Amino acid sequence: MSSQNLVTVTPDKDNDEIAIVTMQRPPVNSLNLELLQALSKTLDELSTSDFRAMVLTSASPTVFSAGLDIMEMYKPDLKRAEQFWSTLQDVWLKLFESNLITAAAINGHAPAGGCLLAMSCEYRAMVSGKYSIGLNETALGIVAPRWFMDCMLNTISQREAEIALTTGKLFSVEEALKVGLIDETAKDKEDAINKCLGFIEKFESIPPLPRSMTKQKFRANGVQWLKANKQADIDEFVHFLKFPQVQQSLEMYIHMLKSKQNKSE
Ligand SMILES: CC/C=C\C/C=C\C/C=C\C/C=C/C(=O)SCCNC(=O)CCNC(=O)[C@H](O)C(C)(C)COP(=O)(O)OP(=O)(O)OC[C@H]1O[C@@H](n2cnc3c(N)ncnc32)[C@H](O)[C@@H]1OP(=O)(O)O
Repeated sequence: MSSQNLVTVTPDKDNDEIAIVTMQRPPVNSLNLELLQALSKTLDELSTSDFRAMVLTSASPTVFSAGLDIMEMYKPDLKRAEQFWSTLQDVWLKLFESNLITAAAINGHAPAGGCLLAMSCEYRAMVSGKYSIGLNETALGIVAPRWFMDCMLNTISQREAEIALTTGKLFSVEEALKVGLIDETAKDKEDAINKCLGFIEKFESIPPLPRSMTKQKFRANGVQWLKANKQADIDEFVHFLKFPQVQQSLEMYIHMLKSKQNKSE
């Protein structure tokens, strides 16, 4: 699949100022370089379009996004790893600071980088079911970067965030609702999108510029840190990937994912 098809943008059927942005990298929308590049390009295009709002969702029936593609971190080509991390930073900055009203219709699992994308939006409706969402990096033997943490702190309390991150917690849908990691539950993807549209409607009579400037001021802290430390953050990521213990943890995690599959056959 060409990178162009990894993300689709379609106007909402009832309101052509709202973009439905769909990630479609089977099987689980894991965020590899190409999907991140497609998201980055999409966010650029949306920022100069007539769309005033977007709903981020996924084409998978059970997974919003499985987070970063682990294969980008396991025994990586270091030049590509730099580009990968830099593109992830860009996607986060563009989504978190977007002038558009942003909402996530979370139609399935959203671990780690998947949770980051959802948290970067202003509103989250998640489909009920046996899905999970959270920053589970420590469970993989890796550390969520500071700006992942800042993003979570923009969403839930510091105490909940610290416990969740140190324990690598993946929240059930009910738990996520209780701590405020999601705003609403939904019965299916269509319902989740409708709930996001309901949130977007609240801004019908609010002028866009003061709205987006207010949002950006609320979000300035985490953003300023990353903008000031972009290269250092890339260097730290690449350095981290060189640790044998990190590679070993990733290898074990990949084996675990594969054996999980064998067990259910
Ligand atoms: C400056 C910073 C300095 C230092 C920090 C350094 C490092 C920190 C870096 C980054 C932070 C990391 C962020 C992340 O996002 S890491 C990824 C975390 N993701 C996960 O833990 C999710 C793993 N996946 C799952 O749990 C399940 O797949 C899921 C519940 C999403 C769906 O389950 P389902 O049963 O529907 O599918 P599976 O059979 O499990 O998977 C199908 C297929 O896809 C492969 N797969 C799954 N997830 C990933 C992934 N994240 N990356 C790559 N591949 C993935 C899985 O192995 C199966 O493959 P195959 O066997 O070939 O079919």
